[in-house]
Amino acid sequence: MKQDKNASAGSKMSRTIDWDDSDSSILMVDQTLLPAEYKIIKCKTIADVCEAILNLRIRGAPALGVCGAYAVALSATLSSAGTVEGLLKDMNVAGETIKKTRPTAINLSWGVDRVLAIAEEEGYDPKLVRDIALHEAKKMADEDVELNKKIGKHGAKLLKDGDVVLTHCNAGKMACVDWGTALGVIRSAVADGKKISVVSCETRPLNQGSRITCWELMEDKIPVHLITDSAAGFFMANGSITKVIVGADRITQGAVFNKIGTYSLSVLAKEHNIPFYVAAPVSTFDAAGFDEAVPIEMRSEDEIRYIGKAKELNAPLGVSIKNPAFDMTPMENVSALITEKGVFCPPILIEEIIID
Ligand SMILES: CSC[C@@H](O)[C@@H](O)C(=O)COP(=O)(O)O
Repeated sequence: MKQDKNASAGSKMSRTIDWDDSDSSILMVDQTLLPAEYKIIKCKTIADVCEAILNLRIRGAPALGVCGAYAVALSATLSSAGTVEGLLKDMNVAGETIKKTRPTAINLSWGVDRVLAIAEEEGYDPKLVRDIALHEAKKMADEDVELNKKIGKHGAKLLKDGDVVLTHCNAGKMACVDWGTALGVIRSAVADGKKISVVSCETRPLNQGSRITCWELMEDKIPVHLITDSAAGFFMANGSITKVIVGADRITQGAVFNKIGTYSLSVLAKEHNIPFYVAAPVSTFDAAGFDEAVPIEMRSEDEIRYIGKAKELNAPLGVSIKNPAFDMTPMENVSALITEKGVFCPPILIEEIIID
């Protein structure tokens, strides 16, 4: 993985992830370095992409979807196969490798499968397969921005002037190609002229809330207060929070799967009669998924054992640690799902949202 040679110090990409036509590589913001450093890195191989996903340089369900799509296009450009069959085989192998990196966010396999499907359907010669794959991946990146704007527009109607919105993890532009899902709703409400302030949970153990959400909101001059994850109940109980909006990594008929801690927030919101909204594109929906079968990514113990880049000890070395990255919020705790197709209040048949 290399730093983008074209990126001068301080320059920013308009998108979190992009394709570089000059050398057929994937550019992305290295989110592990935020907020201390804004650095653009370049993935030139499938191993580079896997490393970036596994280490959360790129993260967030919609961004992972587009990353999966670009990775399949990258595998097509890297393959030396001279036949359609050989090329598709190489692309499928790369796709399977990419899908295994992060199992919970369904967008990752959705992005891989969508590019593979159109390349298999329409590519009758190797050049065409390569062109179609890249064209589809670029189209998905463009679509992601448009969808987020629509999610924002629908969701903004749920927010009123003066709302204080609690959010968890990062469901902003860094979790997408641009704009964001949960933060996209807030951005759209602010663009409509409403005064909104945000309470961001730190989101242990990797602190996507404090590092990325607070950074994004401060860049946009949207008022934000950072709290520890365990302070959420305190602020809900004293009336400081008027709404909760989070993103999602997978939505089944019965539940929303999102960053660990989301379930606890939904229970607290219910207890305090605070609306609990989930903002996500339809590509995050998994109509066939059974809640018990959804894989919950268990991440390294070291993410909890140590703190920061300096790896300061946070617990006794030998302690046993459990580190699930996601949890399951039952649909009855969700006040509304905000999608590009509109706002849906459970109970709803999610299949109807998908096919509508
Ligand atoms: C719009 S992103 C929604 C979710 O993907 C986000 O809230 C989240 O849980 C991301 O987890 P992460 O582990 O940082 O990829």
